[in-house]
Amino acid sequence: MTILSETGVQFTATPSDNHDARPVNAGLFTDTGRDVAHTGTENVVRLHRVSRQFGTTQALKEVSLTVRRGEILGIIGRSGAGKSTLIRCLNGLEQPDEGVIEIEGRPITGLSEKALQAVRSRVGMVFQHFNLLSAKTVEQNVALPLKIAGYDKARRQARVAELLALVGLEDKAKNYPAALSGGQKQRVGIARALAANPALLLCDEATSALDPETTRSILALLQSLNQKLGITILLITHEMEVIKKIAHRVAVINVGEIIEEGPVWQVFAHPQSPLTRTLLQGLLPQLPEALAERLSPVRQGEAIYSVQYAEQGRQGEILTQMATALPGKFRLIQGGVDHIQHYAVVRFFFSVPANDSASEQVVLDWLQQHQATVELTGYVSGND
Ligand SMILES: Nc1ncnc2c1ncn2[C@@H]1O[C@H](COP(=O)(O)OP(=O)(O)OP(=O)(O)O)[C@@H](O)[C@H]1O
Repeated sequence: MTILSETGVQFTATPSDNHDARPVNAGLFTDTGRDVAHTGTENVVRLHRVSRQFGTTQALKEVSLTVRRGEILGIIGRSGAGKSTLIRCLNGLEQPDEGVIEIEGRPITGLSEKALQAVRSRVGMVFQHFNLLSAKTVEQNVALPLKIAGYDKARRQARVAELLALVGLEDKAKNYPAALSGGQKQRVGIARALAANPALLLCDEATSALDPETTRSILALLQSLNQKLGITILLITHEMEVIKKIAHRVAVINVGEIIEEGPVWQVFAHPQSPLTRTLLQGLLPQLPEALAERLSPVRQGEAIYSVQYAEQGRQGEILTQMATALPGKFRLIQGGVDHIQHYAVVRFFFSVPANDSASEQVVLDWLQQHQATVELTGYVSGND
């Protein structure tokens, strides 16, 4: 719903299912803002208009995506969005009906099983439930891909020792998976995925079975592997928190389609789609529930606005500046600053008396000059 305010400025109201919502300054920023280990422009993965249908269900619909060498791309979507189908297409377990998939520039569709095997060896998989062989020790699990790749025993042993040191499990080499914690099992899973020096680490809900603290340590490990080894990571998740912590870019998938894509800070600061806004809900300041329930589109009492703002390399001082520049002209309701990549991402709600259009205009002009995304959320009657 678009509302033309009495001040003559056009704002977009923000009911969560508003498909027309477009922030004022979306798309101003184009850099990723988080250091990418190897900033090459070469694509490790390229999907071009990939579609896959099961009966009447379109699991993937013309999905086009690239993952550049050295970056961490997060793909987020709800259950049933098509994430698993995408992974199965990427590791050759599923053939798309249409479209092209390339790993390191080589198309992987229509390959023989042997040729596919060679491509698969370039992709290391990290699974939600670790998928370790329970009858084999940690070192035997990690050595498995090396055996398949034809490493002799001495090279296998040296590489396994190197990998276990990399994931901090040197002392667990002789243990069986049953004797490990969830986080340790996932470290083994990561070491195994890295064993044959893949070009891509494909992480399928890699932290979804872990508690928050272990999740943080596994994400920190993935981030350090990306920075130290330059390994490219494609991360599939349903949690924005995971994306926020380590991804450089994010793509949002919904009912088989990529509906939004961009650097993580930008998607946090200027989410375009209602689904992205919903996925972000737990991570961004929201209007207090009691106030949100009383919102009306009818101009009355207090006008409530939401503001989104991002600035590179700053601490998010906009609120202090606004309070100094416009004393007494607005009332702050709720807000917060997040530091994502190299950006301060600020979101806050303020109100102005609806019968004071002049003051309202002054505040809106100031925000527009500062390139903030401002949306009229609605009105609440003044007697509450
Ligand atoms: N083999 C299949 N046969 C029929 N339908 C399928 C098949 N595989 C997937 N689907 C359907 O395709 C859609 C996408 O499924 P997919 O498993 O890729 O989603 P997802 O995002 O991985 O979900 P989740 O997070 O719950 O695992 C769903 O509607 C699903 O029911």
